[in-house]
Amino acid sequence: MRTIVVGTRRSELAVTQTEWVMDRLRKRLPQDWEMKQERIVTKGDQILHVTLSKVGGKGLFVKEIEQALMDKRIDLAVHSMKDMPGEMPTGLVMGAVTLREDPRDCLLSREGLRLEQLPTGAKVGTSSLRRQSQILAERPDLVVEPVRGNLNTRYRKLMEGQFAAIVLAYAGILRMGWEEKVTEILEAETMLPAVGQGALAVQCRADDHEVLQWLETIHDAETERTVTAERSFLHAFDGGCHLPIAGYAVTTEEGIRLRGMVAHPSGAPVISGEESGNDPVQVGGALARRLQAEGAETLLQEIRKGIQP
Ligand SMILES: NCc1[nH]cc(CCC(=O)O)c1CC(=O)O
Repeated sequence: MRTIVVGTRRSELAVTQTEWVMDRLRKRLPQDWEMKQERIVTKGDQILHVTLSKVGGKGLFVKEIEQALMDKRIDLAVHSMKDMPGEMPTGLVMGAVTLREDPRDCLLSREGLRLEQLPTGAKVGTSSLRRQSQILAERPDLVVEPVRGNLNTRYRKLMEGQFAAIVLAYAGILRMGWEEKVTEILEAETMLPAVGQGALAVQCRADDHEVLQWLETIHDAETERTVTAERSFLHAFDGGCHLPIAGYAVTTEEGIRLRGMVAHPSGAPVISGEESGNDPVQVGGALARRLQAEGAETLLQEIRKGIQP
């Protein structure tokens, strides 16, 4: 007999993602085991009024859940891959990476206008420098303003009229069942996705062999390979997670093809490129070095100075 405690943040998206994983795991639940959910309020969830990049980035959401795993208050945690820091505390591992959901971003606009149709000066809400720089690269005449809070909060702010449009991950929209709220799906050519976007990481203790074996049943090796290439690219840049960096890899007959981008938040310059190969870590590292040689590191240093609190 074993009770598996699955920790989750309490936002609707976090709970939905956790339940999606639990449903899949339940099909392979060992005899005599049961699962229950434990909702955890993280610091990141409580800080709603400051831009995330100013309060220490995405690590905030993950840290307290990791502590609960290490303290054995919970046995499993489901995270958006995109929110996972590059390094994991000793004693914890990613036991599974789930099949990637649609990695693209999408636009929700109040008047049902597409990005190209928004009037000059229209306010677009996003706190992501990656989204900001790509919106402004496409439409330098728009105004980007930060919007914090979970998906429900952001959608409410859009409908209240604080913004003409907001940009969100389509994966989150699909998981919430919000497809009909979407005005436009933004193709990767105009809005290169965030590293890991659309994939989920299931975290557990490294020595919990029973759980590790069970998690293998929901692991998707191809998603892991492409996401590893993206993460190797991102983590070659110091403190990459809240910088305007994008990376998206797909599998082709020749192996992994990774596209990456580093851009100024104003929309220019944009430094981007592609790299292919079989070893995901090498592909990510090689693309990072190439963009660094083209000036990406200098650009990021300027941006880091600008976003220090
Ligand atoms: N930064 C918060 C966050 N983390 C993961 C998702 C969406 C789901 C995913 O990318 O897998 C979102 C919301 C968003 O960016 O719109």
